[in-house]
Amino acid sequence: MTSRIPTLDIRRFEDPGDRDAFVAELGAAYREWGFAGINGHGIPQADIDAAYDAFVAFFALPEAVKMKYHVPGSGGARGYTPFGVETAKGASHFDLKEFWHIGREIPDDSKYREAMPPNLWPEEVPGFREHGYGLYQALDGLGARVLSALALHIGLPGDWFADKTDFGNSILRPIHYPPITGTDVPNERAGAHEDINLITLLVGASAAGLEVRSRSGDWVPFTADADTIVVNIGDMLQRLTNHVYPSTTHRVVNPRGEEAREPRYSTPFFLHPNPDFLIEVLPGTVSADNPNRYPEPITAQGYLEERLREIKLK
Ligand SMILES: O=C(O)CCC(=O)C(=O)O
Ligand SMILES: [Fe+2]
Repeated sequence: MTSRIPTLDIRRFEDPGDRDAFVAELGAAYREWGFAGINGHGIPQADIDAAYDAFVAFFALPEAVKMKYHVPGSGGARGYTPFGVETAKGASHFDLKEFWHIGREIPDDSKYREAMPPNLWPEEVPGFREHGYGLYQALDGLGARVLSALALHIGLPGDWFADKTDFGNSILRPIHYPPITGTDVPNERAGAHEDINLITLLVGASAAGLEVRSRSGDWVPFTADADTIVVNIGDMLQRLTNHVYPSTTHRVVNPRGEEAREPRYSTPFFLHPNPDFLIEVLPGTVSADNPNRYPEPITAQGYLEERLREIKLK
């Protein structure tokens, strides 16, 4: 297998002559790394930049203003979560970040309303809602294409995920890692962790720092090109596929020297299934070599709540 995390052009998936080869290469990349870069995705750079401008403007607001959008006791599901809260599972120091959560817009009478509360929007930042939700929808669409390829690779119909993610409890999370001013801080920008959801699409990590743990246990830096979206497998898809698709451990390390005084911005989109989707190991992923690791199914919502408590968001 390759010693580098592959980047693939997703336009190949829509090319009838190249589709099978694309699915095979993408599937192999995910089996090995749980990560891949995706380019040729068609999301205009201007739209990504407009969203980032709004996110940067929000994080630059005074803390007292940002705290108007913090909802204590809500698990940070919507709005602002300040610096010093989220702590990677099993870590003794909190992560060095603040972030905002945008969720799916659904009608108030939806059966999913309890699991998916209305969004908050910062009135101080014009364009935050328009560009932020535009990016949410664009990444939701791109994620559906990646899931379709991942389904085909393991023998499912290409549309298998469509009716299981159409009301997915997905979250767009603009993150700000402020400059690190002290020396010898024991905290990391983001401690080693796995993502909870099906897949994560990470757009425009503006500076180096993301590292991915290889099968042999090495930390491999993965800083994608500007036109590339990093897409990784989360724990829900790992569980559903009985670890055929691994949810790979990753972290964001603190830069050394003067670079630590620079802030870092990044925006993951955590693509979740519908809250009532039952995560039950796919029979096609169970074999004599790989017996069912999760005989007990669990709903996506039940699983999410369990995991949010572990990272101190609930
Ligand atoms: O900031 C990044 O590049 C990655 C963030 C991340 O892994 C996460 O928020 O789950
Ligand atoms: Fe992550």
